[in-house]
Amino acid sequence: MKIKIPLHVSGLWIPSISSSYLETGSYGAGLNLAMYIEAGIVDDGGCGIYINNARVLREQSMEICNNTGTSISVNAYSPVSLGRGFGISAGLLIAHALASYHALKYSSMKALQLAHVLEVKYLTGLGDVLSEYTGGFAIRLKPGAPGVGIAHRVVVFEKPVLIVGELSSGESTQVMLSRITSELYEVAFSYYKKLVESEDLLDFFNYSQLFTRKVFDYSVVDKILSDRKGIISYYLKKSALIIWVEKEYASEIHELLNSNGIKAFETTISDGGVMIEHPG
Ligand SMILES: Nc1ncnc2c1ncn2[C@@H]1O[C@H](COP(=O)(O)OP(=O)(O)O)[C@@H](O)[C@H]1O
Ligand SMILES: CC(C)(COP(=O)(O)O)[C@@H](O)C(=O)O
Repeated sequence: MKIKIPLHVSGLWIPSISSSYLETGSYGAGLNLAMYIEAGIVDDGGCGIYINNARVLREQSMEICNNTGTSISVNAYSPVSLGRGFGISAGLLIAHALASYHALKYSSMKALQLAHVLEVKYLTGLGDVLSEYTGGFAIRLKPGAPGVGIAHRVVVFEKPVLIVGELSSGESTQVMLSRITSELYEVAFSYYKKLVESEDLLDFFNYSQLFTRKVFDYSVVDKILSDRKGIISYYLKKSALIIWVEKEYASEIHELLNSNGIKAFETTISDGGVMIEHPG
C-alpha cells in the first residue's frame, strides 16, 4: 500500500490565525501538481518520517506516535526536496498520521487534522494540508484543517501544461512569512476575492506573480525566461517555479531550465488529492 500526496504550490496566501490550531490556516489558492510524494510503511518497529531515506521532522513524528500510542515509520519518495515550497512537510505529516491512524482503524479525518495541527504548531505551513487533501486547482475559502476549513477544487475544463523548476534552497516558511507586511496581505486578499469569482487559471497565475514578486527575488527567473516564446504565465514561491506553457514549447522550456542548472519537470495539475494506491 502506498499513500500518494500531490505536491502543492500556493500562489496566494493570507494567514488567518486563531487561538485554535484547527481553525488556523490561510485564505488563498494554489496548484496541486500531478507530481506526488509516495509513502510506504516501514515495518521495523521504529517511529519516524524518512524522505528519500533521510530522517526528517523528528519531533513532529514523535508527536504522531505519542498521540496514537503506535510506533510506525513511513519512508517517502519525493521528486523534489523538503523546504523548497512544494508543501512537502505537509505531505510527509499526512502520510505518517494516516498510516498511524489507519493501523488503529481511527478516522482519516482525525489523522488529517493532526497533520494540519503539527504544520501550524511547528510553523511549516498553514493551508498545505487542506489543499493537498483537496487536490487540483484548490481555492481555500475557509481557513483550517480538513473537516474544519473549506477548500474548493475548481472544475478545470482544460488541463494546463506546466514546467516546474526546483531552484536552490531558500529560507524557512517562518522567516518567509515574517517578511510579508499586512499591507501586502491586503493586496493579496483583493486578488484572492477576484479569483474566487472568476476561478480563472490565468488570473490565478497573474495574481500569484504580482503577489510573490513582492516577496521573492524574480531576477534570475526573469532573466532566463525573458523573450521566450510559448510562456503563458509563471510564478515563483520560495524555490518552486511554476511555468504555464503552450504545449508545443514544453520541451524547449524544460531544456532551457535544465541548461541553466535548474532541475525541471513537465507536469500538469492533479486530478485529486490524497489517495491510497494498492499494488497490482
Ligand atoms: N534537509 C532538510 N531540508 C529542508 N528542511 C528540513 C530538512 N530537514 C528537516 N527540515 C525541516 O523541515 C521543515 C520544512 O518545512 P517547509 O519549509 O514548510 O517545507 P515545504 O516547503 O517543503 O513545505 C522545516 O521545519 C525544516 O527545519
Ligand atoms: C505559503 C504557506 C504558508 C507555506 O507553504 P510551504 O512553504 O510549502 O510550507 C502555505 O502553507 C499556505 O498557507 O499557502
